[in-house]
Amino acid sequence: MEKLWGGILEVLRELLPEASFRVWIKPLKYMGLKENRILIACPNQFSLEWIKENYLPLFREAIKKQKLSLDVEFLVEEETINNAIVQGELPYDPTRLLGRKLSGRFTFEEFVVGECNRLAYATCWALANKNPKSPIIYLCAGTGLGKSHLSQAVGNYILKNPGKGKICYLTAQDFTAHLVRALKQDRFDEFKEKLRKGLEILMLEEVHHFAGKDFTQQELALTLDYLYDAGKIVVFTANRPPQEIERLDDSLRSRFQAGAIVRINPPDYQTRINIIRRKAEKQGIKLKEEVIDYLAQNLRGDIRQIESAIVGLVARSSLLQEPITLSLAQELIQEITPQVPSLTKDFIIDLVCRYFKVSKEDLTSKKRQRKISFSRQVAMYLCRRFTDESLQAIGKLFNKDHATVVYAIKNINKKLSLPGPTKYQIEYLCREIEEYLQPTKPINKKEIKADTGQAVSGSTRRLKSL
Ligand SMILES: Nc1ncnc2c1ncn2[C@@H]1O[C@H](COP(=O)(O)OP(=O)(O)OP(=O)(O)O)[C@@H](O)[C@H]1O
Repeated sequence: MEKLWGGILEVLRELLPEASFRVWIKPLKYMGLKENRILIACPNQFSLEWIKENYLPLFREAIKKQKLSLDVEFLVEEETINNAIVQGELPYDPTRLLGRKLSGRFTFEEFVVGECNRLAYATCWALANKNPKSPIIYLCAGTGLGKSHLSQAVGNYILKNPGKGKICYLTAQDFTAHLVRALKQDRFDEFKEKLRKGLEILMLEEVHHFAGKDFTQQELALTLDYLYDAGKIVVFTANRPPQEIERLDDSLRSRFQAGAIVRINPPDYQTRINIIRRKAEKQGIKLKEEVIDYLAQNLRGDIRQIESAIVGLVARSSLLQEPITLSLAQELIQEITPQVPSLTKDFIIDLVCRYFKVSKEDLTSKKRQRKISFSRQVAMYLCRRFTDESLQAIGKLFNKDHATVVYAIKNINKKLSLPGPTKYQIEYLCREIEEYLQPTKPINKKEIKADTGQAVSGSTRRLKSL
């Protein structure tokens, strides 16, 4: 049957332009025959839809040319992994996995490491290799920054290595739904037993969704006690640190805080460059340096956006039968990031002044009072982290030299490495800026100030109530 696939590929190669064949057809995998259908695995949902929409008739023609009356069925590669589980072809024992299926894509090898995520990566790697400083980790980051990727990488790694312990992967919503179902069906003890007995690792995603669910929180706290006492690995993910989750019982909060709380920051320029290169390679294309640089300059937050930009570029280039040029990339970026505000140092200075209640004049003055000099250091740190300004240019903004900026950044990094109110304050400001960097939503009527009719941004509103 490999011959059949070879024959189909040959026909498709003749029918399609070389670039389209390389981008869309080459990554497909022949999975065998099922009844009267040829099963073909696509690397992702986007590729599946694209192929069905654009190339299905060509596939049928290519099959006909093999003198066979067969149809074709496309699957996403992850679905085929599931089929493989049934046929016992997986390199691990599927009975070890409870809860959600892990994505085969989310591995340590696929994760690009940079300054923004090095600590999270190293902590998860140590956890997977059973050599952790603490068996509990709380990964905390904004959307699309790699929390699920890293937590599932731990699970995938443990699953692929010999062992008997079970791996349970759930979101907070799954946990709540299972608990409610168990209670309704009078199978509460069974539920508890399943989560405790024989479990090697619990991966619990989006724990901020436990907010306000009192009974679920109590039950989870008891399960965690059991797992902590038994020295099991527990990986939590959330969009904010435990101390900022509202309506969370103190007992659960303290259990979340029991391990290493590690933040994943938005990718810096160099990491973005590396991610773009890696994702393009995965799509089988080599981007020009100027295109990579342009994408890295313009896609700063969510890594999902980087992924979708690359898939979009490949699709456009294939559809228009044009190479991927800078102007094609510019067109695409204009479309996918139409309303991203341009972050200026003014926004950062304004934010810091409002938050610490200092004036702009103070921030740029030579005054050395503790409150002012600390606010100035924070502003310098944020400018360095969220803008592309040089150290010298940042120094100039505050009437200081570049050595003072270096000192400020070092000092703030030191504070960020220690738990405590200062760390939380800085992290809060970082989140405000990340939120500001997200594409703006259409203005909601409620956000218009009644007295002036002026629009008030989310950030401004929150700062006013601080
Ligand atoms: N450092 C990285 N290297 C390679 N790919 C990455 C990296 N970080 C994130 N990604 C990719 O970005 C996408 C989003 O990542 P992920 O699902 O882990 O985000 P998340 O933080 O869990 O977001 P959310 O809170 O929205 O669920 C995934 O396809 C993932 O593979």
